[in-house]
Amino acid sequence: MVYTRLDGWKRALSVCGVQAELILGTIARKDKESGHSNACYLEDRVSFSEDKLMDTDSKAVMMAWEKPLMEAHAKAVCSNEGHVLNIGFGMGLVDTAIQQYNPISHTIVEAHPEVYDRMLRNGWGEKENVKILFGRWQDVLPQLESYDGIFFDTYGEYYEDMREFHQHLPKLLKPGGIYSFFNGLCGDNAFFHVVYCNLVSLELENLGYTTQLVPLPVKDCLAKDVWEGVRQKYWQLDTYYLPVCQYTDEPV
Ligand SMILES: C[S@@+](CC[C@H](N)C(=O)[O-])C[C@H]1O[C@@H](n2cnc3c(N)ncnc32)[C@H](O)[C@@H]1O
Repeated sequence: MVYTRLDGWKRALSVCGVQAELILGTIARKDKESGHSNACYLEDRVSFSEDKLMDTDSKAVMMAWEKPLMEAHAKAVCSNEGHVLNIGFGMGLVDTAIQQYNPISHTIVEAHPEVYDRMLRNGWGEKENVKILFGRWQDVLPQLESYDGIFFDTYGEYYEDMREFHQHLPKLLKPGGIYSFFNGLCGDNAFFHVVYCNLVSLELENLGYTTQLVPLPVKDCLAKDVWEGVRQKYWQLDTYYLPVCQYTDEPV
């Protein structure tokens, strides 16, 4: 087998990624000993405006500039039609886009009481094909079924939590189903973002899933004043890599 310089880089990145993950994982596990990752966020107030949803720390839970990304995620997870699951309602951008595809069933899991109240006030509880499960995904797992498309986008959780969610994919995702997640991992640092993209792909590969990272330019989504009043610019890169994950029978 001939190894190219790119292979070398990929291997080096994977090693860095695993090391970083081990450190971050240890920190996350330590934090978790005193309760779940985002307990404070879920107990605090949130505030809604037209272009963002904020926590009490002035950090953005969700922002309207992500709308084109959410539309692309919806398109990916609805490509098989059928039954769709979304974890994390936020501003409802991805769910609004999912509804355009008229899925047979559309299950939404949301854990924040104010976000949940707002969903109900906006009529999400009355949509025929929508089922809302109020609670943390970790707590409503026994009520979940299996789906043709799944999207995962929570707030205030760690990589460790998403990784835990991935362990449930074999039960939650139907054969041939599509899984995607908000790929904001280290979205403020180009190097570590690549590390995380590689790491998550490798971990999904270990579970039998292929991950295609579809590049989407996002520079034009980010107007100059978009971060005004927001404490943390959680995304600072020009390209978003939209993950499209599928189970494969082939050895990967
Ligand atoms: C980034 S927002 C989701 C944005 C959404 N994709 C959209 O298109 O507007 C994250 C959402 O996940 C919810 N959330 C956080 N932790 C959760 C958990 N463990 N289970 C379910 N929902 C959670 C938050 O309350 C928040 O509404």
